[in-house]
Amino acid sequence: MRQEDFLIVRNLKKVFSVGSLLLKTNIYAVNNVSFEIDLTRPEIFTLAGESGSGKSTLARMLLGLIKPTFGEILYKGRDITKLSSQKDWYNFSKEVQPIFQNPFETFNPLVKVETYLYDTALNYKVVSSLNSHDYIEEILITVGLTLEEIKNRYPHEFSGGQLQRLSIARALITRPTLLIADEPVSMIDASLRMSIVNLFKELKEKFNVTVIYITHDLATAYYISDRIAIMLRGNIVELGPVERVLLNPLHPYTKLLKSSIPEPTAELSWDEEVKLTVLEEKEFGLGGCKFAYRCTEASDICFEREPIESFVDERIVKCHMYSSHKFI
Ligand SMILES: Nc1ncnc2c1ncn2[C@@H]1O[C@H](COP(=O)(O)OP(=O)(O)OP(=O)(O)O)[C@@H](O)[C@H]1O
Repeated sequence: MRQEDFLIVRNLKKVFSVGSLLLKTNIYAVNNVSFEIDLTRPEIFTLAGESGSGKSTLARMLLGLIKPTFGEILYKGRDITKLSSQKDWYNFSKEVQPIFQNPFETFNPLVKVETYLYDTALNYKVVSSLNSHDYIEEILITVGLTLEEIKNRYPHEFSGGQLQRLSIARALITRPTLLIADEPVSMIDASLRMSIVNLFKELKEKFNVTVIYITHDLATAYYISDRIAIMLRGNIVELGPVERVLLNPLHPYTKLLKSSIPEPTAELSWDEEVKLTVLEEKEFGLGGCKFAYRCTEASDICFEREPIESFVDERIVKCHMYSSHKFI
C-alpha cells in the first residue's frame, strides 16, 4: 500500500467539554475512529448516523477546520493535523474541498456568484485570466448551469438547489481529489435532492473525484454510496460495502437506523453553551457500548466494556455479539 494514494484516519478522537463551570462533562464527539480511503479508486464513502453521532465533527477535522484531541489524519502520507505553513494549507485546500449544508452561507449575499468562481480559479492558479471564462463555463456545465444563467446575479436570486450546484461548481474549480459534503441536500427542496445526489455520482464517475458524503438519510446513502460507515456517539459501529451494511445490517444500531430514519436537529451555534439531551448525556457517559441502553440484544458486558472491532462478512462491526470473530 502506497500511503501517497490514501486518506488514512487513525484512532481519531475529539473531546469537547460541555456544561457549566460546576458541572462539566467531557464528551467524546469522535472516539477512536479509523478508516482508509484509496484515492486512486474514487468512491462515495458515506458517514451516516443520527443527530449528534459525530459526523460533522469528523468532517471538520478531515477538512482541517478543527484539531483532533488525539489521532492522525494522513492525506497522501502527510498528517494534516501537523500542517503549519500557508503553502501546505494552500495545497491541501486545493485538493480537498468542502460542500456545506446551507449553500446560502457559502456565498456572501453582497457578492455576485460569478465573482466567487473567477476568484477561486485565479487564486488557485488553475487557469490564466485569459482562459478563465471557458474554464468556468466548462465547470458550470458539469453541474447543469451556464455562465449566461448566472451572470450578474446575487446569491438570493437563486433557488437553494441552484445555489448548491454553484457551491459544488466552486468546489470543483480547483480540480479536487476529495470532496467532503456535509448534509449537502438536507436543506434543499425534496424534489431537487435526487438531482444533486446524482451529481455526486457523476462527479465520481466522470471526474474521478472521491466524495465523503455525510448524511442522516439512508435512502440517498444507499443510492449513491460504495461504502458506508455508521456512526453512533462518536464511534463507527459498522463499516463496509453499502449493500452489505444496509441490506443485511449486523449491528443492532444499524438495524434500528434502517427502521427509523431520524431527522437532524435544527442548526446549533457552538458559540452558545451546548446542552446535551438526556439520552445523549446517558449514552456518551456509558463506559461500554454507547447503544446498550437502547439495544434489545444487550447483555451485561455491553454496559461494562467497550466492544472491539471485528471483521465479519466483509465489514467491520463494533459489537460484543461479533467479538468471537477475527479481531482486527
Ligand atoms: N464545538 C462544540 N462544543 C461542544 N460540543 C460539541 C461541539 N461540536 C459538537 N459538539 C457535540 O458533539 C456531538 C457530536 O456533534 P456533531 O455535530 O459532530 O454530530 P452530527 O452527527 O454531525 O449531528 P448533526 O447531524 O445534528 O449535525 C454532539 O453531542 C454535539 O453536541
